[in-house]
Amino acid sequence: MSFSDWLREQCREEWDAVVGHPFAMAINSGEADMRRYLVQDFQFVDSFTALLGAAVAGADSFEARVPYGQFLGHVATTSEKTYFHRAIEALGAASAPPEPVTADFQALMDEVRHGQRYELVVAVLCVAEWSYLGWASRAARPYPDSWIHREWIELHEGPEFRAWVGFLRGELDRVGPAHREDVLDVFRRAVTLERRFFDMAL
Ligand SMILES: Cc1ncc(CN)c(N)n1
Repeated sequence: MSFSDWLREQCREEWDAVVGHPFAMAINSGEADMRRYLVQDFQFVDSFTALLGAAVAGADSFEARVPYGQFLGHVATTSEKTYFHRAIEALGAASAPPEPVTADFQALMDEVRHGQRYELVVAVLCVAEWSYLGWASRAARPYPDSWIHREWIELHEGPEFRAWVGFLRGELDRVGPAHREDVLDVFRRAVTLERRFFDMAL
C-alpha cells in the first residue's frame, strides 16, 4: 500500500463521507443549489492559490515545481477563474462573509503555507484534489445539462485532472513517510474540513 493510500485508510470513514456526500451527489445529478457553495468556494480558492505558490517555492526540484506552476496558471488565469465569475454572475449570488468552515479551511491553508513544510503543503493540496476527483468520478454520463454543474464536474474529472492528482499523490508518497505523524494530522484535518464544507453547502 502506498503512503497516500495508507493516509486515506486512516481517515476512511470521513473520506467516504466526503466523496459520497449528498451535496456532491446533488452536483453530479445537476440538482445542487450552487449559490452559497460557490460564493464560499471562491474564497477557499484564494487561499488555495496562495498554497500552490508555496508548493512552487517549497518543492525540491525543477521537475516538481513545474506541475504546480502549470496548475496555478490553470486555477488563477483560465478555466477555474472564469468559471467562478460566470457561475456566480449567472446565479445572481451575492457576496457573503466567510462561513466558519471557510475561515477554518483558510486558516489551515495559511498555517501550512506559513510553516513552509513542503510535505504538509502537499498533504492539504492532495486531500483537496484527490477528494474532489473522488466525488466527480462518481458522476454518471451524460453529465447534467446545467453548465454550472457540468463544468464543475469536468474541472475535477478527466485525464489532466487525474494526472494532477497522481502527481500530488506521488509527491506525498515521496516526501511524506519521513514525517508520518505530522502529515497524517494535517491530512485528517483537511478531510474533516472537506466534509464540513459540503455540510455547510447543503
Ligand atoms: C473546499 C474545496 N476543496 C477542494 C476543491 C478542489 N480544488 C475546491 N474547489 N473546494
